[in-house]
Amino acid sequence: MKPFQFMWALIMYRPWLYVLNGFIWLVIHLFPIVPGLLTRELLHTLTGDANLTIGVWSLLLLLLGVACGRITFIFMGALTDVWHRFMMSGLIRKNLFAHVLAQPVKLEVGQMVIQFREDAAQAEDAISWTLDFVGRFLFAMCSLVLLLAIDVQLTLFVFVPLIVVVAIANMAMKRLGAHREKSKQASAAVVSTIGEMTAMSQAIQLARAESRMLARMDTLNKERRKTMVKDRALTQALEAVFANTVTIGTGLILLLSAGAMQSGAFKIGDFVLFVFYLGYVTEFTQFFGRFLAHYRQTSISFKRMAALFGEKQAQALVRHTPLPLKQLPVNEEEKVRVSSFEQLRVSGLTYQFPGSTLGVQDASLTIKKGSFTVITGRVGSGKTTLLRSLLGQLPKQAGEVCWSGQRVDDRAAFFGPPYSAYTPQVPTLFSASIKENILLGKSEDDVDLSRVIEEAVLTETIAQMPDGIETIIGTRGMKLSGGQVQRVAIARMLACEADVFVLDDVSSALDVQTEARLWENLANKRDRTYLVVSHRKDCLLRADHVIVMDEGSIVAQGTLAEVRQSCADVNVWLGEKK
Ligand SMILES: Nc1ncnc2c1ncn2[C@@H]1O[C@H](COP(=O)(O)OP(=O)(O)OP(=O)(O)O)[C@@H](O)[C@H]1O
Repeated sequence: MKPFQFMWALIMYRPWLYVLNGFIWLVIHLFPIVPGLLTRELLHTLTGDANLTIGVWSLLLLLLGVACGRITFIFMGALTDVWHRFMMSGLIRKNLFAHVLAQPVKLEVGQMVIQFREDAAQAEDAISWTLDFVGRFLFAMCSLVLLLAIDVQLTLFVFVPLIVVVAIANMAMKRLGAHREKSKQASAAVVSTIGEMTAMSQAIQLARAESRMLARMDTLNKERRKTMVKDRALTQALEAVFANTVTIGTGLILLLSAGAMQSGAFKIGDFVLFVFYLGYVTEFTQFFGRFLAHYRQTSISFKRMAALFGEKQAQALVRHTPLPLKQLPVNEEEKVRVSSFEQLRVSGLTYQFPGSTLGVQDASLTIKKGSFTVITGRVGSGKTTLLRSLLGQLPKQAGEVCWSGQRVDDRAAFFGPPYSAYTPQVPTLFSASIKENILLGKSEDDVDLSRVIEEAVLTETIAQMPDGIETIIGTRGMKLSGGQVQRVAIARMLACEADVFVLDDVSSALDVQTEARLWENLANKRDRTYLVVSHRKDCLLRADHVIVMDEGSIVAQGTLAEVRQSCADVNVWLGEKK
């Protein structure tokens, strides 16, 4: 897609707002024509050359009225412009974010922040500037017609700077775009590295790699400085050229008009009108140069954002999706239940990672209400992929998922509370307190905190912490051990009301006693349904349905007694000889 196609799609998102905003700004930009003509008439009245006979005071009052009118329009224009701009960048940011959530993209955090913030703002500016461009262009044309009527020779001098500015801008624009891109990439590299260094500070300390990391930051910063200086220097040089071309043009016109006034062919009122309009017309030449340069930068921004979606899906960046600004769509907890949970059935589920034969093939299984199902298998056998594909975190190439007999079409939207709650293999915690991480925005009154803490075997751990449950756990839980992170994540999952609890290898960092207590606590709640990935003995012993995976396929399933007949590995995990 070309940049103007993206812009057109954005404009068509709220076409009436664009038209309203356009009308208001057109009036604002055309308004100065009136005070120019009134001032001319005022001076003509004072020198006795007046065309109108309404008098000085009436003209002054009219000038005041026009000024008040323009202020009112500018106020309305500011409101519609802010609203319209926010709609445009809001839609882009929302679509970007939805895409990232639906299909995790490999993008550095720094780059992501820049795309969400700067590229979307660039697109918003580009659309708003089209209105300024039209308004300023029409003003320039109207005033040029009026100026030509006064003095053709003088007026032509207005065009000279315009042509020079456009020519210079066109030549410099290509280089400016390349430098802007490089400086943005260098900034993203610095932001990403700061983020990673903060998140991995312990690892850096343990590897005694502080000085090497600082040296790396130094190199990145130097690169950033170099690219930034080039970018800024070129931008400033371009702006200096614009400003000076205009100033020289203005000087020439003033010199010429002074000569014409001396010869008596030019009245003082005409001179004032000429100078008054000239400021606006020359401002348009500057704006035109900036507008072209900005359009080039906007093309880069659109290209970069569209690359996230891939060439064929680029349209999704500007897809007209709802932007619920006043009310959040539907709260997870307020979802209307499809039906009461009886069973979760998966048939023929297949997903292969792009460009690889790895993944899950033709997986079929049934999770019955109140069951404790364990998916087990060797490392890399496809357990996590099966769970993620089932929950809609990965797409599927074949198969279907049915919830109590009803097919689930949008798995990503469906799976979550109140249907399922999930603890991933590598849980992510926020840089907040333990309590905030468990509640995740829920009210304390709605969650039985002491129960979930006890079930997740966290009671003693929290009691030993300096501020108990209010202890801040550092960037992404940095101050917690691996086992503590896993249990806080389990507590967070248990704080949700859900039909099925899904746990992916959550006990890998737990000691034997803690793990035994955890599975006992969970299995004791027999009214709940669990789908668990594990090859730990304590977990397998509690399973009433075991699914064994190997090389992406389910190779056996049944009770523990049944699968251990056909799978020697299960006996090994149970601590018995093959
Ligand atoms: N993003 C990916 N791209 C390509 N291959 C992948 C990707 N993620 C996982 N795989 C491969 O797919 C296979 C299944 O991975 P998966 O994580 O599902 O295994 P697992 O049984 O959960 O392993 P573990 O017990 O170590 O968690 C592995 O061979 C893995 O290397």
